[in-house]
Amino acid sequence: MLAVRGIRVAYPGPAGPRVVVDGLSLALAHGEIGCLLGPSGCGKTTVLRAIAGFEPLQAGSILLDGRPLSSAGRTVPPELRGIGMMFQDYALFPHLDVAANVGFGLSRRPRREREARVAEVLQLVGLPDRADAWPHELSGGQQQRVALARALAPSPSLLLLDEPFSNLDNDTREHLAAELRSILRRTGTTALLVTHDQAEAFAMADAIGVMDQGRILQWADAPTLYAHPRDPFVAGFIGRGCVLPAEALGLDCGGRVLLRPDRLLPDPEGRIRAEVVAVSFRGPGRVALLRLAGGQVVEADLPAGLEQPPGSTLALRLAEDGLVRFP
Ligand SMILES: Nc1ncnc2c1ncn2[C@@H]1O[C@H](COP(=O)(O)OP(=O)(O)OP(=O)(O)O)[C@@H](O)[C@H]1O
Repeated sequence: MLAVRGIRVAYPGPAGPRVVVDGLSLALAHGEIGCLLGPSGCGKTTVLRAIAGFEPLQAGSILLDGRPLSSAGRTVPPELRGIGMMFQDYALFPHLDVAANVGFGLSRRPRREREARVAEVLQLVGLPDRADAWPHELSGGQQQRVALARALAPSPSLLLLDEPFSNLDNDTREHLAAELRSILRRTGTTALLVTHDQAEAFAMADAIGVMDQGRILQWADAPTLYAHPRDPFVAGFIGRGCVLPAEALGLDCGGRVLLRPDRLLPDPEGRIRAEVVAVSFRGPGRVALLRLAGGQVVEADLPAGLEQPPGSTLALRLAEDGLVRFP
């Protein structure tokens, strides 16, 4: 449905154009929810802006339902793309009430039809009784829902969401992410989300592209990214854990391995020795910060009942099944 093929986007800079997205490809099927996840500045927003039609392409192409939208030298204007957007600064119009905000993109429809659609999407986002409220009377989370209703009202064939929950506290955020997923599912909306927050990506997306420096390093579902990261950057970015030289864990296979905190098991017979640096409670369990013989500091989950004060030495063994190795 959405096909992004080998796109390159550059911004003008003092020393000439600076390429910030290069050779990036992705595809979304109808009703699929995709996510671009990556550190600040890796180019996520630029990809969304290119899909929305705000940034021209230097190379590659963007197609929606087979219709070419962008290629080098050709950019269909944003308003003719049929794409909905909900960006970080989702600002509602302060001088319009909720109904008028939500109906903003429907001005060409007959009044009756517009009112019915506004009522329908407000119902969908859980605010059926707030049509007459003013934006300043709503909480941050409610304003976010109104912004979502506004983006969904024209039934866009694709919805782009850029850090849609960045202004909200953690609880509201997680709650809304799960709710947004269910709304998108119910309406069969295809969506592409951008975030640097892994929990948000996991809660929302069918497929996640982990980005670094303008490229997608891996495009897969969350369990695959966690269990089979293809690249040390993806391994370090997804889930807890770190990438270490294999020899630091007493392995003679060479290269590096991904160590998750649940892979190091306290065992009196174990051959790995580590100094306990600190132990912290991470409800429901506890996590120990350990210094290995080679000086690397790693995390390990501690089983209930094991008392291991800082400064003590712990014997451990490595659970090698499913261990991810890198050259
Ligand atoms: N209009 C612009 N002009 C010049 N450089 C820009 C412009 N917009 C973004 N950049 C640069 O392009 C790179 C990618 O920016 P982009 O906003 O796409 O990254 P991001 O991954 O979305 O980051 P964040 O999570 O911080 O929003 C950054 O180095 C940024 O400074």
